[in-house]
Amino acid sequence: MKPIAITIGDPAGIGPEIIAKAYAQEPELTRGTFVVGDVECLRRGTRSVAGDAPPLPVAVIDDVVDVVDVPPRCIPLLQVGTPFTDLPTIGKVDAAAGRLAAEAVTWAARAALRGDIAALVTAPLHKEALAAAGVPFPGHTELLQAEAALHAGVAVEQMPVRMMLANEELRTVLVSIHVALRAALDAVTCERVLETLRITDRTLTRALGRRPKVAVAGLNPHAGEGGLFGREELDVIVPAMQAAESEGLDLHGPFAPDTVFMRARRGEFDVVVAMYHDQGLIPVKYLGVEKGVNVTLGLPLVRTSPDHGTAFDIAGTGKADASSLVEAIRMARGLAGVR
Ligand SMILES: NC(=O)C1=CN([C@@H]2O[C@H](COP(=O)(O)OP(=O)(O)OC[C@H]3O[C@@H](n4cnc5c(N)ncnc54)[C@H](O)[C@@H]3O)[C@@H](O)[C@H]2O)C=CC1
Ligand SMILES: NCC(=O)COP(=O)(O)O
Repeated sequence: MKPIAITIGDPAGIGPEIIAKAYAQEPELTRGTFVVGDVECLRRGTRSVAGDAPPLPVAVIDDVVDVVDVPPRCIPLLQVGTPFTDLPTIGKVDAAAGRLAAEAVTWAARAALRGDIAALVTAPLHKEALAAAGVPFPGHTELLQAEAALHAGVAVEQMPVRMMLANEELRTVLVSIHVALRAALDAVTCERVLETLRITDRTLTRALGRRPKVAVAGLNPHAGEGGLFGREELDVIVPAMQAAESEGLDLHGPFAPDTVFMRARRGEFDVVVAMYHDQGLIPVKYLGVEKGVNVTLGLPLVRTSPDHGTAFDIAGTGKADASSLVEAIRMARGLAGVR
């Protein structure tokens, strides 16, 4: 069984703490996993959550094959770069923290693409810190897409990926992610919607063992109300759906965005394709940031992540809930076929 890498995320945020909690609370689930990051940052996280108990020890490993030798109740860590001497200030945007977060994800992506690890689970990083470090990607999804394209020797456009957020009640896949809302409107093109439908259908057919019933959200209020409140449904979304239906996809809509998630939550559909980031993520996160998992669809590797961010407002307090990370590890195991 190949190990699963958990990237540390931004060390000024809750990443190290939720990782430490996941190892403390879920010894069985975390067996065969290891952290990619910085030893001193992870040790600080273990201290933040330990309370009166001794913090979990961290064992530095040189290679993924060494994970099996690390005793239970000890966190294996693979160091990337030089260990920190001055730790990043908790709760502050810091270029060095962003650099570590990016280096950890890049290392894990390459290891997954080489086939050295079964999956990667990414603790949250801060997008401003990533930018401050000069990383040319807004988030994990784009960085992983670029790494996968490089590995395959193709252009990034030939490696289309999509973000899915899922909890026990809802799944949503997004047509666009980290762009301004105005740019997101321009991204609602026939090609992007069709690509999103294809990726959603392909991935969920594999995961569910049957073709998913896909609801498509409109873009405009009331899905355009027959063209009265915008024409994207008629001119873009319906043609994309017709093209996908001719390939056999089981599609429904476009539906009014304000009620389609309620219907999916009742069990009418397996997944909702949302036209932009917040249309899809607000309903899922409103059900609880501790419940959702972010999965990147379309990659030649398994990547999951908690649905929440770095939570700078509570970082260092030990209050952060590790449930979403735990679910992300569980899902990564399932998707990678690791039992
Ligand atoms: N997977 C990733 O790397 C993600 C990264 N982010 C990034 O994180 C940064 C901060 O984003 P925000 O919008 O502030 O969202 P956030 O999710 O970090 O925080 C929003 C609110 O939820 C609370 N919260 C979040 N996670 C929690 C947990 N595990 N337990 C208890 N409370 C929790 C926070 O304390 C805060 O009040 C941004 O740079 C954003 O882009 C956001 C989402 C996912
Ligand atoms: N809102 C989810 C999010 O921003 C996570 O992005 P990514 O880092 O997974 O690409």
